[in-house]
Amino acid sequence: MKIVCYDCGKAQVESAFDYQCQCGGLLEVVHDFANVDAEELKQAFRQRLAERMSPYASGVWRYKELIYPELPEEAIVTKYEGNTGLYESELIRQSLGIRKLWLKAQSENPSGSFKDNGMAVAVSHGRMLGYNRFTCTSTGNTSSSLAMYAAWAGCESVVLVPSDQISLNKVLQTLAYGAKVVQFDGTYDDGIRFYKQHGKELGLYICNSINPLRIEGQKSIVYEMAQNLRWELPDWIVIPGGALSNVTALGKGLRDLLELGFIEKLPRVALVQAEGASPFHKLMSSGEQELVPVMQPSTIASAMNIGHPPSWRKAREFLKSCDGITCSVTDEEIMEAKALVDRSGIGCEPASAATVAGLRKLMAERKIGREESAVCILTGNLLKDTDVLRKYDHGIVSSPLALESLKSLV
Ligand SMILES: Cc1ncc(COP(=O)(O)O)c(C=O)c1O
Ligand SMILES: N[C@@H](CCOP(=O)(O)O)C(=O)O
Repeated sequence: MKIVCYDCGKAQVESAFDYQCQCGGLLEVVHDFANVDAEELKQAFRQRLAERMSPYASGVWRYKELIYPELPEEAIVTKYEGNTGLYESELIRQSLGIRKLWLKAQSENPSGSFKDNGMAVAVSHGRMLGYNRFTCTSTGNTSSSLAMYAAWAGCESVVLVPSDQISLNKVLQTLAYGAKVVQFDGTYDDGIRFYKQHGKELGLYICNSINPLRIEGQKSIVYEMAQNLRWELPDWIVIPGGALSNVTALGKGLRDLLELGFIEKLPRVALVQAEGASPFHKLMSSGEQELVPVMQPSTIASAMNIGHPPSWRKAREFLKSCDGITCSVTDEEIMEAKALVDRSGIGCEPASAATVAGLRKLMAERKIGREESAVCILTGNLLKDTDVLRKYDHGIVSSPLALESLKSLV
């Protein structure tokens, strides 16, 4: 495994691990797969599906050779993350009118979001480098995932969270795992800017997606999806976009699969942002060269309250290579889609529902055809944001516990 600058290509010294190159560019892990026997690996991945108590039972570490081959087995930090459901909901499929649809429920991860795939790897890497104090800035899911893994590894965590527009459930979850939570006036973007400048001085290992090992771990989501589908991916993968870590990791994982011959072509990717926090969609639809940050991002999908996504260059390059598209959806469209996903029995938090809302919109615009197939990635659990659930008109009925009263109700 080598770590190189995504912008200037300069190789980094691993022992002097940092989160950006001297030139200011983001870093990227590069593997040499030249000596990998793809067929042998495929067989190993199949056999590991049956494992129970070994680290390879994890839906991340099952693919260790493609993620972090050098890590000694005893240094693996895992909560058997991944192994999440890939569901076919007839209710949602029919409502959208698409031929074939799956929903990949990363919401079923141990801390309830897709972050666990990357965090298991970042925390393992930090431990290897000798760190026992971990940090991030977060809209709540990264922090709760980090707090969980740090606690599990017997380490400490300190996290920065904006004081506004984030879900209380996520902050409480983070606290419950024992993290020190520091609230600040500002956005996730301010937190990232701060850590890029001062992170090293604090002596903490940073677990945001500016850390290239996070991206390596998150690649496993698409490996697992492809393996579940016997290495035949659908026409489209639909994904929500905030900091753009997920689409970056998806792109890296798909390119690995293509290079190794596990898949024959890249599926197309549709990235969906919330209208109030959509600088990347604006960039892609304007054809401009530079992203214009949104200073006050605002959406009900609080996980995506991000105005200056760190990984936008990586995301743009990948979307261009797979003929990808972007769109934005309103908060109303997100909530409507969320109600559908919740009623299907899968459930998700608002940011995840943006995928279903986006797919509906892209089909209406005929950018995705009814005869095509798609996977929507559901990134976070329904219980991650109970404040938004209060907005539903639940129609709870009060009744005396009496037979006649209940007969008239049921
Ligand atoms: C539940 C959820 N969905 C989607 C996103 C957006 O993903 P990304 O930041 O990787 O673009 C986030 C946070 O980033 C999230 O927590
Ligand atoms: N939704 C995220 C924000 C992006 O964080 P990062 O992990 O990609 O840096 C969160 O949960 O904090």
